[in-house]
Amino acid sequence: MTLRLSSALDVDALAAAFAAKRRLRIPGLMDDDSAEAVAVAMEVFDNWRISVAASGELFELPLLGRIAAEPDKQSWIDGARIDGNSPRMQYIFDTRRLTVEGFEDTTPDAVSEVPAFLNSPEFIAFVRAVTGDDRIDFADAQATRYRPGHALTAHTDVAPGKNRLYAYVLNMTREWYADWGGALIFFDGDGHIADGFVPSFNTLNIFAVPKAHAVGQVASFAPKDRLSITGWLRSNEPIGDQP
Ligand SMILES: O=C(O)CCC(=O)C(=O)O
Ligand SMILES: [Fe+2]
Repeated sequence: MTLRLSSALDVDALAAAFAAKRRLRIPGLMDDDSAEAVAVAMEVFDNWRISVAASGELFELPLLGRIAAEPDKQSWIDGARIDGNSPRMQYIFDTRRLTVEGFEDTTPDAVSEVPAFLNSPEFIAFVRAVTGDDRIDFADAQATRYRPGHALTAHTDVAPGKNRLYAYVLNMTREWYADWGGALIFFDGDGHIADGFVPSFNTLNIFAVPKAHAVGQVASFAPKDRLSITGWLRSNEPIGDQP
């Protein structure tokens, strides 16, 4: 199917709101049929890979369901711990890479249509209008699944040479409560929480890079997984230094 942007988005109002804070939640991004198709595809997908950078360990492993596809690697997963004393970015979450060279996505479902949607002339024009930034040329993407205990610690998304102008997160969990953790948290200069975006179905979070942010740990008691499509809106041209 062809995924579609909702026709109900008020681009001028969104652009004004984005300009005020350089970050924004955009509810109702896709039309209902598209959002439903992507959500179902994410719910039934069963070939996630767990991605870990924690306490100096760095690995990515295929899963079957929620356990290591290779049984002798399960101990790696069980032993993965984020070092709370380290100021470095660390993470544990599941990924389905959609646009990374070398990872061919072979599942022909609605999620595999997402990169074409995000790189359609319509979507690129939309994010250019919301940000007021015509340097946006393309979007990369991965699907992510944060299970209870998963987290991504503070970081700014700066990656030299990747020309990341804006980060985006399209949350696809149908219902989520702040109690369950997993919020996209923005920090101010003193390390206080300036904003926390609670995952919300078919809502696009977009913010300018660089900005200190994190995904709070999904609570041990969260009754479901936090599902999203995430990546960056990038330029083909160098964008200069990002502090
Ligand atoms: O999933 C999110 O809300 C944000 C993810 C993120 O910050 C990242 O992948 O760099
Ligand atoms: Fe990030």
